[in-house]
Amino acid sequence: FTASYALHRQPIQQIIPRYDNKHSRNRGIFHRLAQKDDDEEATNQFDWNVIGRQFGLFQDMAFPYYEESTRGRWLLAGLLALTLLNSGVSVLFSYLGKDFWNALSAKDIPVFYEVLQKYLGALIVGAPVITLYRYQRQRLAIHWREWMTARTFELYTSNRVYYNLDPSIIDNPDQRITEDVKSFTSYSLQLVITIITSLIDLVSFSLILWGIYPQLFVAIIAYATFGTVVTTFLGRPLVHLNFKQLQREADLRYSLVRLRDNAESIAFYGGEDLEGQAVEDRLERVTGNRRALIEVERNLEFFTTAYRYLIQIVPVAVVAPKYFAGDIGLGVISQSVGAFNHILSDLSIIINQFEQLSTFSAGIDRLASFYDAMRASNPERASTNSGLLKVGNRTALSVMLTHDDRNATVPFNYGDSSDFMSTFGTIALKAWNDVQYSGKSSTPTNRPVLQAVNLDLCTPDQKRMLIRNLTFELQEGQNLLIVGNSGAGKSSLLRAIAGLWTKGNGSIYSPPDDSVYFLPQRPYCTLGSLKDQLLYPSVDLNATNGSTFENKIVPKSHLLVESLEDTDLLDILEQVNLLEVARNAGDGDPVRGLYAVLDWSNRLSLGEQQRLAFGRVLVNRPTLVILDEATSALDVVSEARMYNLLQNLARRELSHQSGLSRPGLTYVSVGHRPSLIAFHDKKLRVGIGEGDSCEFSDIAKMPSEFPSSFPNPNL
Ligand SMILES: Nc1ncnc2c1ncn2[C@@H]1O[C@H](COP(=O)(O)OP(=O)(O)OP(=O)(O)O)[C@@H](O)[C@H]1O
Repeated sequence: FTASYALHRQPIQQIIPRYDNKHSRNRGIFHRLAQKDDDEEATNQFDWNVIGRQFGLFQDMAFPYYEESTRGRWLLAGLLALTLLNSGVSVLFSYLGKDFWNALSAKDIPVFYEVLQKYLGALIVGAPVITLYRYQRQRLAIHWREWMTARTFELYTSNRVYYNLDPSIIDNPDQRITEDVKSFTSYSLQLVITIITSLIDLVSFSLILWGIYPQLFVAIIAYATFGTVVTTFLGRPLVHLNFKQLQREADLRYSLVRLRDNAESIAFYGGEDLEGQAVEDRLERVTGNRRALIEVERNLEFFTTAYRYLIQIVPVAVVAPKYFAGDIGLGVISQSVGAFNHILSDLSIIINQFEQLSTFSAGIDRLASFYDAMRASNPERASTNSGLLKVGNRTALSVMLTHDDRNATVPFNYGDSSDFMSTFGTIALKAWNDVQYSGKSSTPTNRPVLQAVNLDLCTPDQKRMLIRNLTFELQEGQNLLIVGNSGAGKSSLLRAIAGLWTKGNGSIYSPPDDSVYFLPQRPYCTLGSLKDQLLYPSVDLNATNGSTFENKIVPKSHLLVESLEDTDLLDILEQVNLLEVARNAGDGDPVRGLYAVLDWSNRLSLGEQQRLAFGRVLVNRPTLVILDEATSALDVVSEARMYNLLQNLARRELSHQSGLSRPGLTYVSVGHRPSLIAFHDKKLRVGIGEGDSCEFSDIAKMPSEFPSSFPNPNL
């Protein structure tokens, strides 16, 4: 096992420059292990420090499960017990075999039948032990995989790590979460058990062999050492090749997934040939690497095959003189061959498992670099070295909430613990606390909702400053339109408000996370029913049927403010002019249509998806709605109708309020269309002058521009 790690030196050395940049302040073991698809040849230094670090890496990934999961510990204890029993059964059969062959060669009929009976008796006990041992190993592997995949996914989604991960550093995270975790758990177990069994076997069978003939014991040590050294030398390139194989297989799969996800766009462009070419290229890279792999495997097998065949002869050849001299019987020869085989396979873990070990090692690299990158992308974890261990308590944010909990402000600040960015600071994103939010005024109209203070914003790669020194305040009921040339940084400002982009300086104050709702230009359609689309990302825990979240932990920010009946949802669909869609999906019955599970992202037109997104606002009732060209696919009448819905929602909320128990609705839009001006009071123009200045101003309106009935949906 350790020796296999020694074979890692080449990819490790290759990747150091890649992670050794100013953004990566977390330079533990992991940073040396980011993968790189590189064709350079392996170097030949043997570095014990690397082996030590690699072992630490394995521990970091393997131990948290056994530390945190009681069931895992029990399963492991059961497995260890069965492993011991299993080894005992092997030793028992070795002695029975010896007696059997001795009785046969001596033609001792009574002893022969006696041994036969004992053999059958041992089989009745031994066979279930062997079977249960294998079963237990699988059970533990499954449970471990389940735990580790869930934990990895939790790390991947917490604090939007999935959004911040740099795809040029971490390729194919999906494969790492599924395949690499699966291989890690199942093979780790196999390896640990193999090592334990080997140690037990080694001791017990060495004693047997030493008792038979000490020279045989010496011969076996020499033979195994020779085999290990040659195999390690011949198989050295396998680690790197296996590493590349995993990566290239994942790349190939991903190119096909992209084809499926973008089927319509590609079909319109007629881009099949180009896509096919890309798939072929990736396939060629897969098969090319596979060819190199099988060549190394072939060379290795030239040796290992001969090595294995010789095992049949070597012990017999060493003991034969004693047999010919009549000092030992045939049974002893058979037992010594058995013991020799056992010991040799114990000493030859590297030879026997070389291919799997090299795949395993490559998988460890991929997983380790993944965890490292996830930690670096997560402000809460960037300064910790906790591997897979739990950080924070997820259940504290789960569904066991009181009404007060739902209304409480959740302050969060992306900037405090994250200092991996050095050239620019980090924008402080702050949720209003109760005093800030309601202290400025008792009247609803000048309570602050969104505020930027001395905000500088630059792109994540820090190559371009988009907005400089922006200060503005938006009060409740004031609606802001952000305008500017294409590429000026309008959407980027929204990303900063959402906390997706944090590079820059200054502060942004906004309502708590669960009170802000974003409408992107291309709404996301989740997998599920039309109702799921409408509720997304909220969950109606009071819904009695159709809830895909039953018995699941749900963050409190995803709870519906108030439960909605199917009729309420249909009413909302009608308001956004999508009732017909529900009716069609339900073959005339709109309620049935609500529960129809279809490929909604391909079924609905972009305009319908945008209207659906407005329906989501009506369902989720946020305080602040942020729209990024959210009506770009709508005709002006539909656009007016959608904005009218928002304004009516705000008015309804405000008119409800006595003492502001619930805030009204404020919205911020990004868009190029002049028709949007009519629905906003304030304007922020970005990208003026040098390109990073901004101007915040009122939109002058004629009173007649916004009568309460405007715009007339029947226009
Ligand atoms: N991940 C990224 N890393 C670096 N630069 C980026 C990234 N994403 C976008 N940019 C750049 O940031 C700039 C601002 O992009 P943004 O999407 O905010 O423009 P916009 O004003 O919304 O444009 P449009 O009106 O065309 O949508 C663009 O020059 C874009 O190329």
